[in-house]
Amino acid sequence: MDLRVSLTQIELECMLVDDDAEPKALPFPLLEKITDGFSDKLEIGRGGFAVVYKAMLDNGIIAVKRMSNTYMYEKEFHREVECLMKVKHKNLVRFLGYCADTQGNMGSYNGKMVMADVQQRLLCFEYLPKGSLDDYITDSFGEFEWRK
Ligand SMILES: Nc1ncnc2c1ncn2[C@@H]1O[C@H](COP(=O)(O)OP(=O)(O)OP(=O)(O)O)[C@@H](O)[C@H]1O
Repeated sequence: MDLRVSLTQIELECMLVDDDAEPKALPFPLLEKITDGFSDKLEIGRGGFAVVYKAMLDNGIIAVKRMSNTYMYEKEFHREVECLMKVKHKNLVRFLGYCADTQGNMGSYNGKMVMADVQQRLLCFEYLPKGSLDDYITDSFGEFEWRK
């Protein structure tokens, strides 16, 4: 079993072209780098609990989903990673890996210096370039005639 907890950009690029590669733990600084510091310019969408960014690799693009309110949804995040690690299907977006970093940051709180944990929780997927399915079934792409 591979016990390393992080991998490099080159290893991530190799994973992208190897369909058999298993999802991996990804280091936060790598995800920060390939999203240009989670740049607004690379934002591709937002869900209820996360912002999704395009991330540029030398051999392709991936989608990085950065969760907000990480403390509130810690259990859900664990469950989601656990499920995503188990599923693999041609009709499902490929899960590439996750990041669950916590770093202690010293700062002032009520006049005292305290150490606060800053959590980062992210999920990485293959990038789907054609937008949301929702757009195809609801707007100008043409409405379907639903059978009753
Ligand atoms: N792998 C991806 N490739 C390309 N775009 C993506 C990808 N994943 C998400 N997006 C874009 O980001 C938007 C938000 O994604 P997210 O998964 O957070 O949304 P959601 O499923 O609508 O939200 P929630 O998780 O709250 O139900 C999507 O509507 C889509 O436009």
